Amino acid sequence: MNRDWIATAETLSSALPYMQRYAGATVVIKLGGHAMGSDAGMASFARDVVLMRQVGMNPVIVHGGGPMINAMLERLNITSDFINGKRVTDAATMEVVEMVLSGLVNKRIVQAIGAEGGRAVGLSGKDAHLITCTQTNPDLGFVGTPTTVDPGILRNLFDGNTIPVIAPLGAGENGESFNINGDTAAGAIAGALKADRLLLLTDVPGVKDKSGDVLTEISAAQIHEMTANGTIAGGMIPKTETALKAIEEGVRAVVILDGQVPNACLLELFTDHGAGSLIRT
Ligand SMILES: Nc1ncnc2c1ncn2[C@@H]1O[C@H](COP(=O)(O)OP(=O)(O)O)[C@@H](O)[C@H]1O
Ligand SMILES: CC(=O)N[C@@H](CCC(=O)OP(=O)(O)O)C(=O)O
Repeated sequence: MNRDWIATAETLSSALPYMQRYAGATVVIKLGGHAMGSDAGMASFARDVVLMRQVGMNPVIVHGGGPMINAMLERLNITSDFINGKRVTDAATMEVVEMVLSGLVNKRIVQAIGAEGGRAVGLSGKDAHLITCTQTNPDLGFVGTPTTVDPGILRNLFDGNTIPVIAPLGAGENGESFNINGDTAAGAIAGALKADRLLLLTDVPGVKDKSGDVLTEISAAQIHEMTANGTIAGGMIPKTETALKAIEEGVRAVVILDGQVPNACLLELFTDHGAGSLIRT
């Protein structure tokens, strides 16, 4: 018997307990702009998500796209600043953010899932009252903090065997559009769904300590301490803030992991090797 065939059969068989554990589970996956590299990487991500759906899970994708927004702003000669990992968003910037996130980035993911044989629908937090926001802080302009999340549309999509792909935008009470940090939007959606898992896919293997070692599990107290002393900085701040809030809202566990690793989601869910940094109650 060919050794490769035996290894393949063993691999499939070893996934059975995990498939049973996660049958019917809701898993919210935040795909960060930095984790959305090559077309091959995107295809591998899409394949994992289609497999999750195929084995009876309810995957929900919430994406970022910061680097793609930066590239478009540069082409348009619009400068952009960040405060604690959040983009200062004036009216002109907001137009570009919406165009890039709901247009280019969202449809690239929808198409990749379609190409792997899955059914995906792209939407933003502005659709079907999914995310309502208030302004986070006047210094940030049109940056929103989710106040209400209505996940009804997501449940309809699950029932229709469809994978939601969500751009992190929200509607204001007065019809304004808000730019939401992708991690914040993913956390709010995971909280409203009481998701079994929230996976935050980024470009580093997890949360690193002062000496650069990845912490496989990290407590709320450690997060507070590492943020206060600057070890957690920049784009990692919204991720760890999101993780803590999501846990408070009833998400069972949050993992911050490297989305550039092939099959990152499958490795995390279907093996013992669980990757990245785990945050749980
Ligand atoms: N303690 C830390 N551990 C790991 N990464 C950190 C830490 N503090 C800051 N970072 C930075 O956070 C970045 C991830 O955030 P971000 O660039 O916003 O990613 P994404 O686009 O995937 O959401 C990492 O590339 C790293 O530069
Ligand atoms: C308010 C805010 O900062 N919004 C983000 C939305 C995109 C995002 O979060 O992208 P990543 O996940 O790739 O970083 C932005 O404008 O860049």
